[in-house]
Amino acid sequence: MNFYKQAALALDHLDAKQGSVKGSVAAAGVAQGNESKRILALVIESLKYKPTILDLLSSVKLLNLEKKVFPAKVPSGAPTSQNLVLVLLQDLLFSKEGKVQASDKWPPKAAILRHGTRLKAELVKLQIKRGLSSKEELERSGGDVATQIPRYVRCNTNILSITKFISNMTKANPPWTLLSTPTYPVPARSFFQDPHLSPDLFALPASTKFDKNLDYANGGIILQDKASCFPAKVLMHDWKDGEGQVIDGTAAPGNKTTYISALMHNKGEVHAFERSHVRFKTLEKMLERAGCNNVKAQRADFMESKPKDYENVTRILLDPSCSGSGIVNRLDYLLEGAEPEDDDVKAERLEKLAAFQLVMIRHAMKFPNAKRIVYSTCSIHTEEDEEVVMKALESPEARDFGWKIAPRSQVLPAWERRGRSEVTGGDKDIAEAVICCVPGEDRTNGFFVSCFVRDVPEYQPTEVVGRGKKRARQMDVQEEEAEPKRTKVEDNVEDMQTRTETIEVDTSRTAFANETSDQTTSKAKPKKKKKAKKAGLGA
Ligand SMILES: C[S@@+](CC[C@H](N)C(=O)[O-])C[C@H]1O[C@@H](n2cnc3c(N)ncnc32)[C@H](O)[C@@H]1O
Repeated sequence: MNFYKQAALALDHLDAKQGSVKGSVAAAGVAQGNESKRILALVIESLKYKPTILDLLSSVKLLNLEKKVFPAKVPSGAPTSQNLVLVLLQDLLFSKEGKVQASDKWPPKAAILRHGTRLKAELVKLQIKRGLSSKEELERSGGDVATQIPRYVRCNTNILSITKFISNMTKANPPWTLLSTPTYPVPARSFFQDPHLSPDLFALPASTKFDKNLDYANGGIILQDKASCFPAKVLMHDWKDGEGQVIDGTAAPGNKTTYISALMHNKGEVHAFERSHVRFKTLEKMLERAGCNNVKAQRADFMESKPKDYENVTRILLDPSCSGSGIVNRLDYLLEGAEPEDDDVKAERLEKLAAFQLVMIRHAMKFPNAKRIVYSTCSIHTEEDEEVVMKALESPEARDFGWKIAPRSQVLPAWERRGRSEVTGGDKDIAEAVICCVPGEDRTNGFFVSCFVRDVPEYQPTEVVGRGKKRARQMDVQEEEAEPKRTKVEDNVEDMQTRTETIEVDTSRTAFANETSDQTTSKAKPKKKKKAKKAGLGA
């Protein structure tokens, strides 16, 4: 199928369902690789000029004039005529080449060209009417919320020291200025250490591009939203090398796993689980790129892991699939005007997600030597946030194994926005103990972080075998008694977002349903460290 038809199908998908721009390209069945990047670019450009093109179509009634080529009813599997016209006109009127890149014999191209002169004349009229000096100014402008969020850059200390990163920036040509105090919006060519996640997280102007940055290419820096750094930071609170091992139960694409790895100084062992086949590959790539020597990745379902096989694990991160309602996609403004999701559908979806999130936490609570579990979402819905935490605290696992909520003092106490006490049944301590982020307002995406803790005797590798086994046996009994029947929810839920910004075109909505269940294990093969060269950010 040609590339215009695929782009038009992605637009049809966006019109039919709410979803992300990138996700719709994947959902339209577009193969990965350069072709998908080209189609994504066309979809984005078409959305930018959609209002203008629709205005043009109200003057030049192309769909009526060329009914045979652009019928109102199209055969199944074909894109709608309106969206096909949209992508064709985008290329004809706004692309650098100024032409439709298809054979002249292709009927849709021929039909468009029959009206080319008139369309161009109407476009000039529209531009003059709006008092604009170029047709490019007809593009929709960016969303306010997204522009309030700085471009966050995490220095990946597995590869690049913080001192070296700063020096690469300040010696770049033209140089960047390191500010000593946070300033918003971040001034051009300036950067500073984030006040909550210093020393390794930096804030840069929102529009900063990284395609030509060598530290980025070498894995020395990772583009990661500030809020998405919180879970690893909270998990590794007071970590001492040699304490034990760590599990990341829901790891791909690997932003948090790579941060955990760095916070462990690339020592010890992190077990990273990822169930999706496609996303597991992304995870492997990211671990390799980030030079993680201490991560053992498994293509496996965390729910099928046996707690007694992980006696050395003391900390677990769970950042499971969620609605992604907190994500402020830099492309979201392009979807303004889309039909909102039906309330009942939304409630049902949230209920299913929350049920899945809860069983994941309850499973994590069974690990014999675990003493710290971080649960996070990039959702702003209480159903997936505080409500899940309350249910987890009331669960038999929490009661039997002594899990409670970690106090604020251990959960980034300096972060001001805490939980919603109306959801915690008025329990202010629980509300204070968790973190919320409001998209844009907090200069982050929307996010939620909670942490469960319990006292377990200090883990001793030599002694623990007996004690751990005993505890594991007790837990097996609990598992049979307490675990709710696992629904198929997780298998059907799409991962509603991808929080990696390191892969510019990603498969953010991987459907789990079609995956096979074979499991693979791989120890990340760290690539040889390349010398970081001067940062020449292209912003
Ligand atoms: C929100 S994403 C995780 C993002 C990741 N923590 C990061 O920061 O890059 C959730 C991931 O969990 C995976 N997942 C969901 N259920 C799982 C399960 N039961 N076992 C393993 N992985 C699972 C999904 O495929 C998805 O890749």
